[in-house]
Amino acid sequence: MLVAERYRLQASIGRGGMGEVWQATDEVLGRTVAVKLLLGDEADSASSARFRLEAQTAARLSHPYVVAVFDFGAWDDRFYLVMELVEGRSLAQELTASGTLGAERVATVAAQAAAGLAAAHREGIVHRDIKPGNLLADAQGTVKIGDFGIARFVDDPSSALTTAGQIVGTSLYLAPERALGRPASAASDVYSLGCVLYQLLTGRPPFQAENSTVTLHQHIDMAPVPPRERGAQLPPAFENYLLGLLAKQPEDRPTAQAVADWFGTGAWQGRPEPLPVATPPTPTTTSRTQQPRTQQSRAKQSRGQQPRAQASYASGPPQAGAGGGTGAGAGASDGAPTTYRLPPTTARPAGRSARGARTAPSSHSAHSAPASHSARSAPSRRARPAGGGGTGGGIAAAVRRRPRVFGILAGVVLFVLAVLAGMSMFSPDNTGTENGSKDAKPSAGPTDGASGRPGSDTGAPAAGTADEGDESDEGDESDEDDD
Ligand SMILES: Nc1ncnc2c1ncn2[C@@H]1O[C@H](COP(=O)(O)OP(=O)(O)OP(=O)(O)O)[C@@H](O)[C@H]1O
Repeated sequence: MLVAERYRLQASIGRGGMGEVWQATDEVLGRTVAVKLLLGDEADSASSARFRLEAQTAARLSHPYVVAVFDFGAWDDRFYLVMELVEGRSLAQELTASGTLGAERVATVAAQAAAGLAAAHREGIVHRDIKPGNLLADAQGTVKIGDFGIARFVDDPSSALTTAGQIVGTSLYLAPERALGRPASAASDVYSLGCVLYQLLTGRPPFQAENSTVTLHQHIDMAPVPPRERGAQLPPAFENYLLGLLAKQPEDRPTAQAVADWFGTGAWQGRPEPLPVATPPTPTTTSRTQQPRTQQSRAKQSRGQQPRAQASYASGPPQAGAGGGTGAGAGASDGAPTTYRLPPTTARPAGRSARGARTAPSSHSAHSAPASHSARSAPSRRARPAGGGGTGGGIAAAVRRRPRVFGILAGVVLFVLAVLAGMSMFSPDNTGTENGSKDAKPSAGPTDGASGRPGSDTGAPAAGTADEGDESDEGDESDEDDD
């Protein structure tokens, strides 16, 4: 059969709800193409014009993940669409063959299909009928989206196609807003893609009831069962993201481009982000307390929040700083963590917070100086006795312990020394020595005088006589001193 005097139909590829697809040869250009003959019995001028419009829209799309549209028209009261022939099979056929697909393959499908959708959405084109049968995989496994523009045409009751009036495709992939009768949007395509991915992973779409009405209700108000609870083997990150595509509210779903990026960059594997490079352990607590602050500051810096973030952080963890000695120790070394101790009033408004952060160390120094000092001086106090160890050190320590007692003793010693000095200077013996032996006889006792010891010259009586005139008392005092 020669369609439109140009496309020779050679073999039927398959038949769907909208028509029959043939492998054909474009005899003008001499290439193999796919020709889709749409079902319909009244290709009147009005519907023909609308079909042309949709086909033109689809033809505008040129993207590696979108089936290219070459031509369209009406022939023998039927619409036809000429497209790029994808030599492979649809994902519907892949599913029939293998039941489910692995996570990696599904992630590839997601990235490519979403990229194709994003290209269409940028052109303002909504597919409206994303389903496994419309995702074609070529010999290399590359996914291409087919039937762009067709769904909208077929979905229009006035297009006079025999399938018009029915829901295009099935209810299995229909977004909630569409089930509620609202117009299709780019987000509706994303939802449908989510349903397809879910089915590829689990072998069944998220909602599949005994009839399409119940299925539509499930789309509207039932949460999907997480794929892993249905036996799908996939990383949790993949599952979480996929459930995001199935959000009930269109605005809660990611865009097609975001989906393409997320899967394209391998985020679906859920690998943890690389940890910060480990820093070597430091001898003091300073680095430990300062490091998180530095990292946080950097992160917030990159978000352009540096000033306010620093201020709020500075006043944020005062409890941590006040709780232990680590804060004080840290402050002693570089002052950075001192911000922990700043009172709330030191957290300055955004415009001044940087300054506040800079002044923090000095504030801290003032606050922490006593603590730091005690920390340093405590060991030195202990070191003195340990290192000194001598008698002098012991006396000094004793003096520090009993200053009043030692003050009195020192006074007594000085007094006695003064008395002794006076006695030696004014004693009769000395006078006799100087003036003659005659004066010496009546005073000193014969024994002491005979001994000639300086100690006996102390001769308290002499002194006593000179000062007090009470000999016995002086004698007593002299004895006490000797004791
Ligand atoms: N451009 C193409 N190249 C190769 N095969 C195609 C092409 N377009 C469609 N097919 C295949 O033709 C068959 C029929 O496709 P068709 O689009 O008519 O049906 P469907 O998408 O499965 O269902 P429906 O028409 O109800 O959406 C499918 O097996 C599909 O893979």
